[in-house]
Amino acid sequence: MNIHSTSEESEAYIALGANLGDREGTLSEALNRLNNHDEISVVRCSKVYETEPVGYLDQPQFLNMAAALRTTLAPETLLEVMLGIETQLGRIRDIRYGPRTVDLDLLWVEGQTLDTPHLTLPHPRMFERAFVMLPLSDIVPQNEQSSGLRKLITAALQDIDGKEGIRLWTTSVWDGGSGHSAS
Ligand SMILES: Nc1ncnc2c1ncn2[C@@H]1O[C@H](COP(=O)(O)OP(=O)(O)OP(=O)(O)O)[C@@H](O)[C@H]1O
Ligand SMILES: Nc1nc2c(c(=O)[nH]1)N=C(CO)CN2
Repeated sequence: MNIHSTSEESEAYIALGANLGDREGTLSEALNRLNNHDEISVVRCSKVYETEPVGYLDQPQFLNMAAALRTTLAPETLLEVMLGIETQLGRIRDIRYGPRTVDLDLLWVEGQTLDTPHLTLPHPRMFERAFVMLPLSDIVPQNEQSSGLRKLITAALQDIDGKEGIRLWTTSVWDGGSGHSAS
């Protein structure tokens, strides 16, 4: 059996951010590259928000969004694919929490908790970040009860700081990989 994939498909949620260069174009290209992978389908995308930088303040505003994937890849392999796409799209790692052409974080994988040197699931800082929770709330079904994720998002959004630094930018940056603009 291939250790990098499983026969079972699972749902995974990711966060995307960009604050350098053509932010919309880079987010869209990241989604194309994920969806073009044989073992990944992008099944839902959130709206796109422009957000004030958090953590390291002296940097441009971000565009942030979230996406739901279906994948047969193991979580560690999915993260490797995501980190590869960050590199292909020109991400340079220098300042922690600093500016980046694109950032892809693996937030949540159905039925998985992990704490290894390379991957922690759920993502350890997701519930304290309004720029993650608001987009994620767009795509986690309201009736999702099996994992408790919807309840965790609702609770986080009640307590979280920084919601005022978030504005709707556009409803969609991705055309589903068809190469045509969504109508
Ligand atoms: N759930 C996860 N999603 C993404 N990266 C993770 C996760 N858990 C651990 N990591 C590790 O974190 C490392 C650093 O990631 P990255 O440079 O994107 O951090 P950051 O975006 O600056 O900060 P943050 O992780 O707080 O968003 C990655 O190389 C990866 O191995
Ligand atoms: N608004 C916003 N701020 C950030 C972001 C981000 O995606 N959006 N990412 C960071 C590093 O993970 C640090 N700060």
